[in-house]
Amino acid sequence: MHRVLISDPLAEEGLRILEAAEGIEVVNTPGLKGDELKSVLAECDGVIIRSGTTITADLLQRPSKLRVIVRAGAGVDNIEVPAATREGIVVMNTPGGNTLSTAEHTIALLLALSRHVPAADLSLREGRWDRKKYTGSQLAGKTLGVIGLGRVGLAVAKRAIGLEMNILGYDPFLSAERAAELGIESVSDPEDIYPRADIVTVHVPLGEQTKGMVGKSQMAKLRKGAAVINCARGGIVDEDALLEALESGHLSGAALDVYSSEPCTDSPLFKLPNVVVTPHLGASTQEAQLNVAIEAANLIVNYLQKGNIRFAVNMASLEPSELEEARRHLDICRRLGLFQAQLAKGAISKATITYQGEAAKKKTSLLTTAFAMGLLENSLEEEVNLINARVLAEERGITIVEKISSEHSDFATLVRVEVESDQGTTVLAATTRGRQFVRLVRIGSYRLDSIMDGTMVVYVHQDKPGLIGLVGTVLGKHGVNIAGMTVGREVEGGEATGILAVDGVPCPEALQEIRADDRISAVHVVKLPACGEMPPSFG
Ligand SMILES: NC(=O)C1=CN([C@@H]2O[C@H](COP(=O)(O)OP(=O)(O)OC[C@H]3O[C@@H](n4cnc5c(N)ncnc54)[C@H](O)[C@@H]3O)[C@@H](O)[C@H]2O)C=CC1
Ligand SMILES: O=C(O)C(=O)COP(=O)(O)O
Repeated sequence: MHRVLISDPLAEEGLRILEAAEGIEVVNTPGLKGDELKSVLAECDGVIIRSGTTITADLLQRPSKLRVIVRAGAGVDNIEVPAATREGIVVMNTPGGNTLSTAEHTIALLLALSRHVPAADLSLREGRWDRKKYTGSQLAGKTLGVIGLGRVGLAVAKRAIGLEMNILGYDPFLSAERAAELGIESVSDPEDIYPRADIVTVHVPLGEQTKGMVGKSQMAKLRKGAAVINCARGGIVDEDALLEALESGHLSGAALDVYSSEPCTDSPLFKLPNVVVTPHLGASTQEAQLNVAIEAANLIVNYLQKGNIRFAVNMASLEPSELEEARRHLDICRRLGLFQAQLAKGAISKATITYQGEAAKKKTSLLTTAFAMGLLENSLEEEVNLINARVLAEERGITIVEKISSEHSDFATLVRVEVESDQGTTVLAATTRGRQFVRLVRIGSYRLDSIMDGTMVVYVHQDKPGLIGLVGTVLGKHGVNIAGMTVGREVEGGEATGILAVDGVPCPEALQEIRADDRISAVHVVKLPACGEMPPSFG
């Protein structure tokens, strides 16, 4: 049974999906905080949050069963994503589901601000007929500066174009050509927006680079009488600088939906009549909540039931069809990692992984992570998976280098790994034939062909008659059945390497007996999962 905590209010439709899902138990207790949240979280496999829950590194500390965090919404700034990654916890969000509602809310604030709607409303309710005082400004013909032209930013721009505004935009990931097609004049430096805009609205995620990006110096560059809107995240617009610019009269107004600390019910900004505020309502529509709840529920169910990952923010995203395509190669790379971990001697410092042929056309960064996963998974206490394997390797001082080779090889697909340790270098290469079988085609300088499956005895011996028989006889004597055999050599009469697929794990005495023959220079037992056996995250 997988337990899923709902730690913020989630639409009924999402809860129903979770309750109907096989093997899922729902813990619907929004509002937990501190130690209580920590202890409940530790007993849950997954959690669905909105902006009301902050997931800190402390909450993720092991021991905990937590494997997946789903943000029913867009922003993940309330999650310490690097800490989740370190613990192998996948973080997913539901981008898109609340885009239109958030864009509409931005437009609502834009109109409310330009026509003083909240203040005029209050004044009339208080018995005043103040028509002159609330004279506003028309939006048509004005310039709206949009910082961040992703989903919400573009939806805002499109609606503002409908209001006959001129749009000046900045986003490092939107080309000037595409912007022009959409009727947006784009600038290559956000600083160019401020002197030209009547109103600036931000739609970027909160992060190191965007925190305070509309600060004192940007406000100073704004024209006198300009206004600022923040419907993205508190802290992107510096609240102290905003207060100063409003109090000095440099800015004519501001509209805020989000605050640097939430919930926020007391702020000097709330005392200013030219500031329009809402309590983080951007995504609070029935439609947006329905979308994000259904999506979040499906994401968590599919992950816990089938290992499917979509919209992950801490892993290369992979559609189910792409995952299906990549599975065989993920399997090759993980098996190479597992094999290397058992073969390499000494402390590993570097691994170079080279992709050739079909492998080079896959999502190689993910394949490299699968290799790192194999390399570490049997030697660490903690769970090693496709989320945290690279971070864990880095923490252990293992540099992983990825290369693509365009050289022609004898194989349609080939993955080669070279592992360097303080005691030498080990090279392996593998390919795949058919849907299930991963084949090792190289150890060091030896070419061979061995299925990477189950328990294998790998040995290096002088290329002389009788030695293969000797190993077989010793294993037979100790009750170990040989299921398959392959031998590779460089030159006749030199050294050769043999791999025996065996039905049981040879006892230490058997290995001792083989090692005792001085014509055999090395013997290793390598244990791999059975053919086709893959971790859930491989889909
Ligand atoms: N008030 C509310 O209830 C809601 C607020 N949001 C906030 O809005 C943000 C944006 O949401 P989406 O548009 O869905 O995300 P998105 O990922 O589609 O768009 C973000 C855009 O910001 C751009 N960007 C990143 N750094 C930038 C920088 N330094 N300068 C300029 N552009 C930069 C990115 O290239 C991207 O195009 C979310 O991260 C969230 O914090 C989202 C939904 C509801
Ligand atoms: O999706 C987002 O980023 C939001 O800010 C929406 O927040 P909420 O889920 O309404 O608490």
